[in-house]
Amino acid sequence: MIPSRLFSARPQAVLEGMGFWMLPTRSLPSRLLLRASPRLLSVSCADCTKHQEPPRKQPLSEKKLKRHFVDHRRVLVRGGRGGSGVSCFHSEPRKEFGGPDGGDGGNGGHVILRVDQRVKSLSSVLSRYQGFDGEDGGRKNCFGRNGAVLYIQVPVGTLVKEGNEVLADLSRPGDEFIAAVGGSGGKGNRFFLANDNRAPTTCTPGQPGQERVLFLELKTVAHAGLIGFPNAGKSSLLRAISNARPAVASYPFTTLNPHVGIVHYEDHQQIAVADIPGIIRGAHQNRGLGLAFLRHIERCPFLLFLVDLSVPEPWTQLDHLKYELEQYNEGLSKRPYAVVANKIDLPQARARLPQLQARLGQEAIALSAATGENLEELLLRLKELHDRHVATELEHGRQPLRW
Ligand SMILES: Nc1nc2c(ncn2[C@@H]2O[C@H](COP(=O)(O)OP(=O)(O)OP(=O)(O)O)[C@@H](O)[C@H]2O)c(=O)[nH]1
Ligand SMILES: [Mg+2]
Repeated sequence: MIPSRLFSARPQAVLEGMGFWMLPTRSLPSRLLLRASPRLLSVSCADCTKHQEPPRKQPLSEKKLKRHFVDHRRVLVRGGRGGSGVSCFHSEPRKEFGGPDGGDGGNGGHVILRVDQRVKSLSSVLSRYQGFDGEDGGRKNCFGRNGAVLYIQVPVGTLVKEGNEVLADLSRPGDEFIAAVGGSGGKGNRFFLANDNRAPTTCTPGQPGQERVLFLELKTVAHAGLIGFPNAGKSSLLRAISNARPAVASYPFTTLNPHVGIVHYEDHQQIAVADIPGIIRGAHQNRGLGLAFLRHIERCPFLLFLVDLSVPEPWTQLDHLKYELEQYNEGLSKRPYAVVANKIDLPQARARLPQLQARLGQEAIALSAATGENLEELLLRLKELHDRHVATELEHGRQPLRW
């Protein structure tokens, strides 16, 4: 809006007097007018500047969007209210006392959590949900319509808690959990018709829906978890072996959210690998990003420890990583694992390899995520670990994780 003070005499003359050229407003197409207005008003007058259009918000880049990853949420869910029953009597010409014909109210709609594979974080989950109410009953024994079910889409691996109690573990696509039950509909007076009461006037109101506060926690589901120090090359490796595109940069803690990449094999086997933020020494005392994000590898049946060969004494990394894992969850580091030594393309790194193998006392898969050298060995080992996991699960009568 142009301040009315400017328009007090002849608006066009005032603006022209200030050195602006202006078309008659009516002759301007609205498109032009919109585009021209901020420039016309961008005069040095302080009054005018505050009326400038606010700058448009830039769309977020993919990298920034990924930072909006949310892995826990507190949600208030309330089922829909049941519709009320109605009290009324049938009436038509020559049939004055037609009996009670008030219909029942419809039931309130449930609120249901449903796993959707396209949803990747809990960021789209709102803080409260109210289910749809049932319709009230009507005359002529008309029952009210039930409230529709309200679905909340959540990612695979969502844990539903109420207080400290775990209510559901939605770990498979299509899993559903009734978060709040809708209230039942009230009864119309027709329901109360009995031999000793031929003209009941009683009807009941609909019940309110269930209400509860749930805590949703996301635990990424994948076969293998990539564990390593910051800058070890975890994201680079995931990019090299899968179609995932996590950000890669030479500064620590480039990765702030877990990423899952799928490794495709020729026999159509798919193995999911999760890249999580880097762990540093003392992470269990909340150094670095702490250890809370390790919940994302809790469900990984096997691990890939990534050692950075470009730093001195790389063999100490494995002990530190295992120690931090144990601090978070006892027994986590004892899962089947493979050790991967990265950055073999660097000469000083290659020179450290024999010493690393000797110190670890076990085979380490030496490769370069940057050049793709020796990735096949890792892929074969990954498949081996996966096949062993499938066999163990089947042995115990459990269904192995399928992607
Ligand atoms: N020379 C060489 N550099 C590598 C290799 N792999 C990764 N890098 C470099 O190492 C740096 C860190 O790589 P990232 O993949 O971001 O490491 P990260 O482990 O995911 O790091 P965070 O996300 O911070 O934990 C980048 O500058 C990469 O280019 C490799 O095989 N050879
Ligand atoms: Mg990373």
